[in-house]
Amino acid sequence: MEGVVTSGLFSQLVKLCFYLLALRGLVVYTYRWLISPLSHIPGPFPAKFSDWYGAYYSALGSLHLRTLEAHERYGSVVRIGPNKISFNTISALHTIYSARTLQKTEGYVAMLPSPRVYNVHNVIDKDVHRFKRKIINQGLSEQRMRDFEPAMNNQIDIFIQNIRRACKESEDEWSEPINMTTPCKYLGYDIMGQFGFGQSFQLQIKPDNRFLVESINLSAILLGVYFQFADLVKARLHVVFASRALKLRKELQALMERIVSERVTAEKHSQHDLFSFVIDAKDPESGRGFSFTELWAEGRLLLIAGSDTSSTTITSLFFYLSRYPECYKKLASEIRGSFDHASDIHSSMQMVECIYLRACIDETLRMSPPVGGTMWRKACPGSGGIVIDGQCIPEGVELGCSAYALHHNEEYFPDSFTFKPERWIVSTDTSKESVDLARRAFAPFSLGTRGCAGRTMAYMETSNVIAKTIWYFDFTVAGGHFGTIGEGSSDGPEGRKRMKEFQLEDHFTSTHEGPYLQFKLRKEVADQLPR
Ligand code: HEM
Repeated sequence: MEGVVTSGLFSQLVKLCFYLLALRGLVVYTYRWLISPLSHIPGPFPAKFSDWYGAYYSALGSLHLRTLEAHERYGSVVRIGPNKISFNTISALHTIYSARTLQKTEGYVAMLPSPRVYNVHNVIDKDVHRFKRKIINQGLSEQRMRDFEPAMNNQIDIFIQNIRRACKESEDEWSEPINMTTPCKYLGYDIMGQFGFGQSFQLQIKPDNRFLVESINLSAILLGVYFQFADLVKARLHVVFASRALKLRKELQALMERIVSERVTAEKHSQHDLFSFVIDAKDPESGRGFSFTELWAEGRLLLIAGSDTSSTTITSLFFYLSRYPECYKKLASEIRGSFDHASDIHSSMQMVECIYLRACIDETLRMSPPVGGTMWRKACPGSGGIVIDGQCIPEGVELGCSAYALHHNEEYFPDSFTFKPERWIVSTDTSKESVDLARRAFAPFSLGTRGCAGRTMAYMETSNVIAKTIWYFDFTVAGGHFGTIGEGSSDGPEGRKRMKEFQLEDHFTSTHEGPYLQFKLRKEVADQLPR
């Protein structure tokens, strides 16, 4: 009898909880839809109710496409979450990312690898950021990059050797198809291992550490979801849904600890790496340097920030050159006419004069920005909000611009889905005004004090890899099914139908597959190959 009463009471309680939750949902969602100060801003209907919208499309890798679509449909100001506004104008871009009264959002804190371990990218506090950034800027300065360049070029030579090995002996035959995503990723991580800790991960030469690529890809997917919906971290979804990511993260942690401890025991200045510099670097004002934990947090960040992004740029550029033969021809003629020998291919006046190469890199960063999503900001507490393009944005609301959406805004980039390096070069067909306009709307590295610290390195790496590859090889799209991997498809989902666009999955940084290319060694330069 007592049991029957207890179970009756229990089911009543469950019902009550259910009704209370439903009522709370009704109140919250009605408020967000009809009463919120953002309710007048148009946008995709489900996005008004919950950040599940952003989290879902981020997990699918298509939030950049949904953001562009929303701007095309609703205009330059779009509500893309209950508390998130995306802008798509040059004026908004410059106001948001240079405003002193805006700061990064809680989504960045959700990216912490361990509690309270901040790095220069995810730290919100402006004073702490200023201190970290001053030191990192010195570590990534042009002079430091020049010192590091020979070590970078050694890694690029391994990349070239690996393609050479895939080539056939006969001059007339193409190599087997190579999925360019893979060697470009291995190269990116090997360079960043060398740069951060003085030793490459050796992904290019042996399989032992290649789990690192999957580990970082899975982490990026998870972090992308949390970046859009920071409260999900509390639900610890990763414990349920991402057991493989967590397992690989442990392996990565062990690998990094080994590399860091080997670096610590080696002579401090034995390498031109970030460690050798940062270990002694001090903030000129406060005299403070990095603690060991901070150094570790920065090294881990740079591994992700510097490798995935540059390798996506290089892979995308291979894709576009293989799809636009006239651009490929022009670039090959510039590179093969600018240098006398492979050993001349590094940062130099000759490289600076390769303006078509630079235009190809910029056009790739425009078409397929490796960080294409919206970098959320919000007004600092007590600032009273901010006005952007005539819209009053109250404190607490997240706002930003998506590089992918801006880069495909037809007002700034006519025929925006066509790869046209010429749009970056003033000529009889391209006015100075249109190049200036394009420059102001171009934001692959974001802007302002929180803009990318590694631009110099990214351009150096991309230029050297592409110039050396074109110096040594001819390449073409693989035949058959392989040749289609990486491109859009007419029967693909919305936003993925454009065949000549390299398909990126945007999860904060991006993942991708392909393009599959086939190579032939140019016999006239074969004797210059590094041994
Ligand atoms: C093509 C390659 C690259 C692209 C497209 C890129 C893009 C970006 C973007 C968009 C941001 C701003 C992120 C935000 O607001 O949350 C950023 C920040 C950052 N990037 Fe890059 N990046 C590239 C390469 C690199 C490299 C090679 C390094 C270092 C070796 C690097 C280091 C950083 C750092 C440290 C930050 C944080 C800056 C701060 O908050 O003060 N990046 N990058």
